[in-house]
Amino acid sequence: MRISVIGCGYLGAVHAATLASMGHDVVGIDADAEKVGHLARGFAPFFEPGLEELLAEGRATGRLTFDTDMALVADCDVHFLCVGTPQSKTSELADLTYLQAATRSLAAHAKAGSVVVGKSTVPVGTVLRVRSWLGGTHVELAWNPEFLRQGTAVKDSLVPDRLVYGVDDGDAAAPSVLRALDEVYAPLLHAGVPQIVCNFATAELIKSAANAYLATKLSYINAMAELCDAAGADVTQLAAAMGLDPRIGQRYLAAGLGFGGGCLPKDIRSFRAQARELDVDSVDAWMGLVDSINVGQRSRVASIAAELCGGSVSGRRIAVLGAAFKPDTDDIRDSPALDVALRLGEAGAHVVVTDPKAINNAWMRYPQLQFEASVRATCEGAELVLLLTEWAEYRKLSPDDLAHIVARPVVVDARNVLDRDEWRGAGWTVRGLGTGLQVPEAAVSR
Ligand SMILES: NC(=O)C1=CN([C@@H]2O[C@H](COP(=O)(O)OP(=O)(O)OC[C@H]3O[C@@H](n4cnc5c(N)ncnc54)[C@H](O)[C@@H]3O)[C@@H](O)[C@H]2O)C=CC1
Ligand SMILES: O=C(O)[C@H]1O[C@H](OP(=O)(O)OP(=O)(O)OC[C@H]2O[C@@H](n3ccc(=O)[nH]c3=O)[C@H](O)[C@@H]2O)[C@H](O)[C@@H](O)[C@@H]1O
Repeated sequence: MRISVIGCGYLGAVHAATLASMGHDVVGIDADAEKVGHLARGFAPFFEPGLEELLAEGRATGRLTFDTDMALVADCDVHFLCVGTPQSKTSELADLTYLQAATRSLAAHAKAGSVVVGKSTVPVGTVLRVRSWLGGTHVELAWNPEFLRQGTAVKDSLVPDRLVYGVDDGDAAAPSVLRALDEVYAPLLHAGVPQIVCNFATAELIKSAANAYLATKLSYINAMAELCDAAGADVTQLAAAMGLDPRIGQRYLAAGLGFGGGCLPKDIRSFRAQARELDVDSVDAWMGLVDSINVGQRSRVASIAAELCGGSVSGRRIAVLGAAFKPDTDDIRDSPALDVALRLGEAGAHVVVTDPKAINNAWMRYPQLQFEASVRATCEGAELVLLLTEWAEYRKLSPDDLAHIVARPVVVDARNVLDRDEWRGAGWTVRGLGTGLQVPEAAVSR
């Protein structure tokens, strides 16, 4: 099939590359000429494991091209809308202006009978607005939300947990829309990936509800972490034991600094705003609590840092390990790690940050912070080390080696991933989140 993908960011570039790997002819369209330039030369404009290999393969077979010119979608049978829907700058609502502009521009070129498929995450009711933006164009419409995670986006796209097709059940064209989507995803359906066919509103809500549930699980375990700290219990053991019940499950129960990124935070706020518009107070209140617990984790870590510095971080050298919002990505959108680093910097600390992949993005956005490429340079002379993003290399650090570099061997393991006994054995004071550990008075710097 000939397919276009409009918007080639973290979602669209991966979607385009995986569709080409399934044998389709794909043209990726993006408004950002620099990004398109990278992609067209076979380079990923951001770090995503496995993406560059797929881009190279698509380039070699000639099945994958990228351009800024929307006119190139004219002969495509299916168009995927993958542009951003960030949080509005003035409210909790999703900003749909990119989606509107992309849809209008697509409408001017899409051929009659082609199928426009939305993938961006949108508030319920948006599909009807997209239809109006398409104007009188004789195209069909479907909504096919995406559930991939950054860091494992290629695998998640090639082996998804499910495919959701939102279609207009009252429309006579629905069967042909479903046939088109089945053809796009034929290899996945053949491999047994479950498929859910539903109406537009359900498809939109499935996506929002899934992200809201993940966020709920994370804020729940972080609230338990606070309780564990207050009661002298250990949240990692609590989560492991809870997760052995298959009705609960182990995943998304890692307590710590909480969630960030370009999706969960803005999606729960948008969900909240939708609930308010629809007069569903329970969801409004629920999402508000999930959000405030999550943001509260960031101030908790900043307070713990101050506590370990004797009440104030002012003038203290603090090493921060991690800038990306999670490991295996260079994405710093709403990064909990950078949020904490900025809070400490604003409180007068001399903050030095490192990250295996995200330093460039972070430095361009926050030039007021100091960045170093190596853990060694970051930790040299530090009075406090904060592990804020749990990259594999940070989990494997040698506490013995690091103890010789820092000024004071005190670490806040805000992701609860270090081997506490090993670090304590090497002379470190280790403070986790919800690990119930009391910090010895002697470790507090006055
Ligand atoms: N990043 C992720 O892991 C996932 C994202 N999503 C959803 O997918 C959507 C996109 O997210 P990301 O890829 O992360 O955002 P992004 O910001 O990385 O990418 C969006 C891209 O759209 C382009 N764009 C904006 N306006 C355009 C226009 N008029 N014409 C052509 N291109 C245009 C931008 O230049 C940018 O490259 C959002 O709704 C997000 O919630 C859904 C599942 C996973
Ligand atoms: O809509 C989206 O864009 C995507 O949002 C999330 O994916 P993503 O943001 O890439 O990352 P996650 O792996 O879900 O992690 C989100 C945040 O939660 C944190 N997290 C995750 C798991 C955990 O146990 N504890 C925890 O604090 C991570 O550090 C990270 O900051 C969802 O997992 C995807 O299914 C969804 O498609």
